[in-house]
Amino acid sequence: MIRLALTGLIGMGKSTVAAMFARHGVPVFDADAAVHALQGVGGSTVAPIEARFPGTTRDGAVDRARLAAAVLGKPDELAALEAIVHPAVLLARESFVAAHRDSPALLFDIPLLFETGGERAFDKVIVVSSPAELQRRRVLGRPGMSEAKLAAILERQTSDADKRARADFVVDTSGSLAATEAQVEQILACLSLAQGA
Ligand SMILES: CC(C)(COP(=O)(O)OP(=O)(O)OC[C@H]1O[C@@H](n2cnc3c(N)ncnc32)[C@H](O)[C@@H]1O)[C@@H](O)C(=O)NCCC(=O)NCCS
Ligand SMILES: Nc1ncnc2c1ncn2[C@@H]1O[C@H](COP(=O)(O)OP(=O)(O)OP(=O)(O)O)[C@@H](O)[C@H]1O
Repeated sequence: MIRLALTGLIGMGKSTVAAMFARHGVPVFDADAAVHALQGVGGSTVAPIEARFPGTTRDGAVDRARLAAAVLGKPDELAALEAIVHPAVLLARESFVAAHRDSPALLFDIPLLFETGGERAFDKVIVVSSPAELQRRRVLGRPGMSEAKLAAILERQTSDADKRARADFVVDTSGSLAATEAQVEQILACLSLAQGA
């Protein structure tokens, strides 16, 4: 089984590229989605988050806008949150691998791959990249996003240049979706996963 990691700064197009791999039959683990599930009703991180950040949960789930206000731009607080969340994500990832034991390839969409030293667990790293101005336009168009929030998130993410330098493959998302898809197909062909992955 080939383990592929997919990373890139916020808004570079990770989710879009991951969906393209999924359409080609590669099961995808989405770390952000796992974080959200673990912070939802019944999620294992809700109680420890309420204990460490009182008032950031309601009706049994994390209120992420409140939690974001409590941690973003505050490195020590964000580190405390990550210490609760990351081990739980790792457990979810292990369950995902166990459930897809027979798949020739798996893709893991992990925004903080390099920041957490996680790349060692993967055979190949794919970095999604586009010019900063395009990234800003895509991200600032989202509901609930602001210049300040974007800056606080980027503070915790290593630069695009650093990520690209450490990649096995770079997917440039500055063109059309078809152009992005062609790059995904090229990677699959290169890894001999073009059919029946
Ligand atoms: C800070 C929180 C409350 C903000 O929630 P919100 O719904 O507003 O944003 P969302 O989760 O959709 O993330 C928005 C963007 O920020 C990135 N991001 C999230 N957490 C972090 C972090 N600790 N450091 C850098 N970037 C982060 C995400 O990858 C995404 O690109 C939430 O993201 C969280 O609990 N983060 C801690 C867990 C974590 O480290 N996640 C990173 C992926 S494993
Ligand atoms: N050629 C392209 N390739 C990828 N995405 C594109 C392209 N052209 C436009 N887009 C758009 O750019 C946006 C990229 O957002 P996406 O959610 O995929 O990024 P992300 O890196 O997963 O973000 P986050 O870090 O917040 O999870 C999407 O709205 C997508 O439709």
